Amino acid sequence: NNFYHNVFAFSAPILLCLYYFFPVCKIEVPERLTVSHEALIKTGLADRCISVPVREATDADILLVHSEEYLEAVKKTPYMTLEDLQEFTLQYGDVYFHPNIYHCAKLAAGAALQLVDSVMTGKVRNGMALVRPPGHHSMRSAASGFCVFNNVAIAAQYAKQQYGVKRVLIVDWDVHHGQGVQYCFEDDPSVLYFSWHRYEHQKFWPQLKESDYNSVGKEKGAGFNINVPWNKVGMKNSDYLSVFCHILLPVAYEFSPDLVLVCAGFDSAIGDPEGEMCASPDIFAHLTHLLMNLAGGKLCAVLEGGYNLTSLPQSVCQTVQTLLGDPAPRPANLDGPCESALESLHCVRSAHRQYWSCLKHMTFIFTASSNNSLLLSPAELPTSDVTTKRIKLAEEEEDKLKKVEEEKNAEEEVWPEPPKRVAPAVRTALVLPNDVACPDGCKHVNTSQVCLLVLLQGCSDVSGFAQAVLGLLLPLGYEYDPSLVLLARTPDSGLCDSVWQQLTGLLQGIAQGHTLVLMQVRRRRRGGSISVYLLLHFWGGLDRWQVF
Ligand SMILES: NCCCNCCCCCC(=O)CS
Ligand SMILES: [Zn+2]
Repeated sequence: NNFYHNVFAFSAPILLCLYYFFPVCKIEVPERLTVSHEALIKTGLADRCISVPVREATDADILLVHSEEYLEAVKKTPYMTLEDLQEFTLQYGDVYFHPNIYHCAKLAAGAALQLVDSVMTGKVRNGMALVRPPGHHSMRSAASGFCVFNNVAIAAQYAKQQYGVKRVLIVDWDVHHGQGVQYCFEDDPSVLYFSWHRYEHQKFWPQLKESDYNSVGKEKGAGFNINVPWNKVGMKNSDYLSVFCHILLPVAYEFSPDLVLVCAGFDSAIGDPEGEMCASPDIFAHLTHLLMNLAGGKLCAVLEGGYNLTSLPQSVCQTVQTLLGDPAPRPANLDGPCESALESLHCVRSAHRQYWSCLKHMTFIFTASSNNSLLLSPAELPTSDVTTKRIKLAEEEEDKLKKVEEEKNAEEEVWPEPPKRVAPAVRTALVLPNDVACPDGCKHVNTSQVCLLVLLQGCSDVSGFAQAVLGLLLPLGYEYDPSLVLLARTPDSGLCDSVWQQLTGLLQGIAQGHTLVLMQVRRRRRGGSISVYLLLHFWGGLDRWQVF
């Protein structure tokens, strides 16, 4: 005991001065991964996943995005003295170098590549890589914002190179702008980068003009970079869902990616010290679900930020449980997007309408009174001077409300535990006419789940689908929040099989997945119909179907 006393007494002053000279990051801490992993184990979700071994990214992997000189410089950090390390760190913004971070950064990037391999080879349908350090801020020759190598950007280039992937969608729901990803692909039409981020008219870190909605990409990449700036804190579930329904999903369907990568940062959840947003952890179940219908379900989520050690594990579990196919919980208190979110939404749509046909036709007005619905009323888009005037108004209002905001945030944020999401062992019932052969792998049981919703007619092409389903049916369905969904299809509905398949997939995000499909099927030689088999296949295989 005496020995330890002396050791501590002697070493304390040294440690203190080290901390003084070499700051330690207070929020990007190891506990982020341990609490997330523990939550996955405690909830039983880890047991339902396979764990993929990590590997170090090779030089060749890293050089897909970063320059030789940057890689060579980072390679030297394990051998640097503390002074050299501090010197090295000072040349970058908001990043912390440690003798072991080069190894960790290679593991983080390597983990993302292992996940891409597992998904692209069909070993798994989708997955999530829980990694540190994050990646989306790091640039070709610079570290930034806790990031050393750009894990997701490397994953996108790797998927194109190794698997001939033609189109990659990167969705960055982290609360910070992944400028590193934007710079990497801004002239590349094969990678569509979508990011929303706290911006506050360029007042929030990293305070870049190019994080605003009018950075749409360059040259051949024009239109393939979508920035949604949040000019206020406190964004909620409705704001996130509105942007998905009215911007991301229509464009994503038109882009039709072969692979979806998610910069899955959870600092956009409630309680996070960086984001100061108010979206509840269960919203990530809906965001994940809505993306899972793209690219044949091939989705790789890679952890970026997320610093509240309560909402981070909850958000990770909501995401993983949805990746496993469990129905999303009923979304909490959808009361329509706020004025500031609507403003951003309209600015983004007007900046991109020239690039995407799904945005051309849908015109919306920025309603003077705060819109209290996920739906947007159609009319002319605001011209830029209207937007500027409104931004000024917003700023004046904001300065007035700033104090209120600070008082509110001063109190510790609290939110309810995400609701339990129980999925019955056998998930889907299939009602078949007596003389139709029951597809093999089904079994006759007589329990039932029934549902209610009217299906729109005739949206067979993408823009029709985008308008009718993504811009109307989905937001309406979320807002209406039915406990039952009924999908009816008659042979003359004009819905092609792939649209029908997407429709049934998307609408499972509503009513906790309680869905009944009524199909008047055309006869085929072998009985049954292509649509039925398609549906069976799409809905996670035959083994979960109950046949009446
Ligand atoms: N220099 C004034 C304070 C700046 N804070 C920067 C925080 C960087 C956060 C990066 C991150 O969360 C990755 S997802
Ligand atoms: Zn972040």
